[in-house]
This record gives sequence, structure tokens and C-alpha cells, in this order.
Amino acid sequence: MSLTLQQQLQHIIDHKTKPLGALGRLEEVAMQIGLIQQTTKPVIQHPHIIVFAGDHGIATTGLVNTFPQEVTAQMVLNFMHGGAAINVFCRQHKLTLKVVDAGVNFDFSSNPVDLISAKIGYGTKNYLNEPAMSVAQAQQAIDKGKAIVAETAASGCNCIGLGEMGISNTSSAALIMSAMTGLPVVTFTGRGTGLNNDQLQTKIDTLHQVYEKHALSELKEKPIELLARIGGFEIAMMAGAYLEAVKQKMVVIVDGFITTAALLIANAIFMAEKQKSLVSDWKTLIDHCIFAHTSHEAGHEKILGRLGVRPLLNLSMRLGEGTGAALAMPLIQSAVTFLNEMASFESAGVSNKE
Ligand SMILES: Cc1cc2ncn([C@H]3O[C@H](COP(=O)(O)O)[C@@H](O)[C@H]3O)c2cc1C
Ligand SMILES: O=C(O)c1cccnc1
Repeated sequence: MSLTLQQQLQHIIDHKTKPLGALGRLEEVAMQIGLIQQTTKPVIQHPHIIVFAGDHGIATTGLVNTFPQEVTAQMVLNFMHGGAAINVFCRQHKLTLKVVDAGVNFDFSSNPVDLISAKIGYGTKNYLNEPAMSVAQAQQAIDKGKAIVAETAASGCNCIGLGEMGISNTSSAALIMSAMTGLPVVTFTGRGTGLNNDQLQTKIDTLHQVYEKHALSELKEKPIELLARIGGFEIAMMAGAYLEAVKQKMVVIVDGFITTAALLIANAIFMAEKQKSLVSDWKTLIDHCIFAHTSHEAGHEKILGRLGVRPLLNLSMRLGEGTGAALAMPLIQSAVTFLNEMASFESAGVSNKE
């Protein structure tokens, strides 16, 4: 009887010159990548980090954030000039970094920078008063995210980490997690970029109000409507990016808190399409994802538990930008390298256990 791919991979891993299971989580990652690429000899080619930036209308109220909205645009320029944390880690690990203007409240046209322009609008509307965007805009952002990843795949990349920049986007992420799980919004409301206790309470009260106003508890199975009410352009674009990356059979690395919220949206879209059998040959979106790290932001651990996944790292980081994904990349490359290059007991003439 012929072995399944999973059995073949397990056999190769178990016959490397090491005690059984001694490479721990790296063995799981090697197996996962082999299954994603449907081969016993997987490769990581031209790994990319793509950072999506967008502004949030709620940021202008100061009720949920400490930093002003302008910081989003300022950080995009910092990315372009190579000075942010994500630039440093991408340079260190030889990752290609792309930055996308998904909807920043700034006109970058006079800046001669290598920025992918995909602006859906100059920031979302303030969802305390009205929906953040139209359903058409949410859909447009998803489609744009798909197109950007399709282009990246066509350039020869088969491994991608997504990152984001958008002042106040921990609030959208918290609302999405709450709507998707049915758990109270307070479970997912954290200090973001550094709120003190009083400011945190104001954020919790504000988001609770938003949750009720937009009846978010009814939108668990309407991810695009949910995005339209309280999303961000960068979150919607990342959701599209995840969908396309999985379709392209890329290895997908999930960064932190906000990127996980975008993944929840993508997964809900995926499940709806699966039910309509539009994607019958796919398994689940989550199977294609390697979770880089547990963010320090409140609730990330809980949502990861709900998804049944265990990230590779826990460094108490709470930055975003794709930094956790960039740091996980060398581990992912090591998983593939040991699978391809390590000798087996047979080839090295090393005696295996009796
Ligand atoms: C200088 C600076 C650089 C950042 N890089 C990522 N974020 C992170 O913090 C923001 C979300 O936190 P909140 O919801 O509390 O505003 C996002 O832009 C996220 O990527 C940053 C935030 C700041 C201030
Ligand atoms: O983990 C994240 O993605 C995160 C946490 C706090 C602020 N910005 C991003």
C-alpha cells in the first residue's frame, strides 16, 4: 500500500540523524510546509513581508488611542526610508518588504517613494457615528488585497507574512474578535500603544458603545458587513491578501493581534465560499498559516486558543508592522532546511535505536 504524503514526510523526519521528535516544533512546521506545497522537498522562495497601512476615523476622537492619527502617514514614510523595526528585521533576514497605502489620510503622491498605491479612501469614517466604510469599499479593499498577493506570487514568492500600520486599529481588531467569538469586547480590549488605566477604561466603554450601536453580535456570519461597520481599509485588504495567499498555496505567516483579526474575517469569507462549494478543493485557511508569535495585546492568547493554534514565539511583543512574522521567518527556513539537507541514519551510517 502506498504511503500518503503525510506518512512519507513523517518517515523522512523520523529517519533524520536525531532522536525521534528532537527538533520539536520545527518538525511540525516542516510537515505543515510539506503538506501546503504537496511535496517531500519544500522550498521557501523570495519570502516577502507586505505591510498594509490605513487610517481610522475613530482615531480623531482620542477616545481609544494615545498617538495622533498623523503617525500612520509618518510611519509609512519611515518604512519607505528604512527606519522602522520591520525594515531592520527584513534587512537582517533578507526579506523583501512591500508597503501598501490601503487608505492613509495623507497624499503621498509628491513623495518619490516606492509605495504601492491602493488607496480606498483618506481614512475610514468615525464608526462612533456611522459605518466606517461602504460595503462596496470593503469589497474593493478585499479585491485589491487579492490582486497584490497574486502579483507577488507571480514574481516567484511562495512565503508571505502580512503586517499593518494604522493608529487605532487595535480597536477594530478587538471589535472583530468580539463579534466573531461572541465574547464580550472587554476580553479583547488592550492597551494598544500604551493606554493607562483610565484611558483603557474609556476605550472599553467606547468600544462597548460601538458594539451595541452597530449590533455587531448579529454579524458573525456577515464578515464584509462587519468590515463595513467597524473595519479598516488595511484590515479588509489583509483579509483579501490571506484569501489569495491560500489560493496560491503560499506559506502564510500570521503576525500579531491585528493581523489575526484580519485572518478571522478571511476565514469567515472562506467558510461561506466553501459552503457554496466555490473552493471545494481547499481545506481550511488556518492550515496554511504558521502563527509567528503571541502578541502581548490583551486577548490575543485567547483568540489563538479558540483557533487551536500555538505560535512559534512569545517575546511579549506588541508592535505589529509584521515584525513577529519577520522574526519567525528564519525558524521557518530552518524547518525546511533540516528536512532537505540533514542526513538520515541510513545515509550517514549512524546506528538507529534497536
Ligand atoms: C510610532 C508607532 C509605530 C508603530 N508601529 C506599529 N504600531 C502599531 O500600533 C497601532 C495600533 O495601536 P493603537 O490601536 O493603540 O493605535 C498600529 O498602527 C500598529 O501597527 C505603531 C504605533 C506607533 C505609535
Ligand atoms: O500584536 C499586534 O499586532 C499589535 C499590538 C499592539 C499594537 N499594535 C499591534
